[in-house]
Amino acid sequence: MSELASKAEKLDAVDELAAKRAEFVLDDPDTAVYLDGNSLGALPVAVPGRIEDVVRRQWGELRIRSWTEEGWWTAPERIGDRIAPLVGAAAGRIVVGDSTSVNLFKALVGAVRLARSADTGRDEIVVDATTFPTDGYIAASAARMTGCTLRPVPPSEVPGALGDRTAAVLLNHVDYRTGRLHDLPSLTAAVHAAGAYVVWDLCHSAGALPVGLDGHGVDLAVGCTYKYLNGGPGSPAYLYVRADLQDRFDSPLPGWNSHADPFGMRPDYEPAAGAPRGRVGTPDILSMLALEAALEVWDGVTVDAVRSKSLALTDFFLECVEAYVPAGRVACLTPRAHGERGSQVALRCPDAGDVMKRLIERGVVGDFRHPDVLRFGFTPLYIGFADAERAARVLAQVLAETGAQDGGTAP
Ligand SMILES: Cc1ncc(COP(=O)(O)O)c(C=O)c1O
Ligand SMILES: Nc1c(O)cccc1C(=O)C[C@H](N)C(=O)O
Repeated sequence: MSELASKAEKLDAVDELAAKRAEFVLDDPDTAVYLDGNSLGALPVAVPGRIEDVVRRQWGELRIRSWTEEGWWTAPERIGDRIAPLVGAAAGRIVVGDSTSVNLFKALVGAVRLARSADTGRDEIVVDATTFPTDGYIAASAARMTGCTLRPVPPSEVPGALGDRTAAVLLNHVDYRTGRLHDLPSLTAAVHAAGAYVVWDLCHSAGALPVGLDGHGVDLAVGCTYKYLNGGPGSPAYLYVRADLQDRFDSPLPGWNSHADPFGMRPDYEPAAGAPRGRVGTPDILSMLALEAALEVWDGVTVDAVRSKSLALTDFFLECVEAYVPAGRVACLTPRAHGERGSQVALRCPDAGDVMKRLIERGVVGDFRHPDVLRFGFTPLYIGFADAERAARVLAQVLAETGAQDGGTAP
């Protein structure tokens, strides 16, 4: 056994989260490693049985009664309360439903409306210039609809770009491509100092590291639940609105589910109080209740423990890559500093598409992002140190077989 393989064995032996792996459906660890939980989390074992019950009994037998008797109607807030501690929010701040893209729209237009209610001169939306595409597209549309101009700015330059015309700022907590963690506390404070409102996209941080929404005074936030929260393909996203902004939050999608009296079926709109104001239409119950079952894996787990293991895993993976892969063959895009790292490692190499294809054929599943990025996501609830060592070893084998040489420069 190599030195790194035996180090992995020792680290796995003292891993306090190791037992959690059994709560997921995964392949044989001797032949496969799943490092794509930052795109689609693995299936928790509790989910199929719950879905079976929801479909056969709740829908098949109770039918319409399940809206009340099985708590279907209140699922968006109830599941929001289950996610809340994972992102540092108190109960009553989060509602689950719709996609991340739709929630980005609600949050961003809502943020502009909040800013405008105090100062009509604010007519600029600042957006992370390196953002995941959907955020940029939605921000452009929100700007057109609200009569704002859109200003794409790299996150590190945001403080210098803010001014008395800034209405709202949309930022990613962790960059989907590089895995860079942005400084949520200081960027939130800078936006507030400029008198504007901030919306954070938590897709790549929720369930992987502490977020501290309430503690840092974040205005609005959105996130998906199919990555580190393991809710399943297309599972519903969530919307967070700070407690003292909830009664001023003016949703641009005021569907009947967000009405104060939805079953009054009234022609006039009166928004509900609290988190339900972020609802729109009928919740997608099957996906939502799959998510609720998936969240049970968090029972007894702290986000701090997940963060410690995540950093240890990504450190160890980088150590293995450095030991096994010839210098210069790949360049690491993910920052080394713990304070700037999410829960993935992104390696750049010119033939990344071909390399990832070969890795997947050998059971190491990460993903490829254009034009030249290999992404490896580390989900601490089900990935261990032996997985990290195996992935780096197979990566080195694949790279040895393929041609290109220069990975570029390190950050
Ligand atoms: C940062 C970020 N925002 C948004 C999304 C996706 O939004 P949606 O859930 O609407 O597809 C993703 C991933 O797909 C993402 O990585
Ligand atoms: N949401 C996805 C999907 O529906 C299909 C494939 C991938 C995804 C993703 O989540 C991509 C992911 N947000 C990324 O960081 O690239």
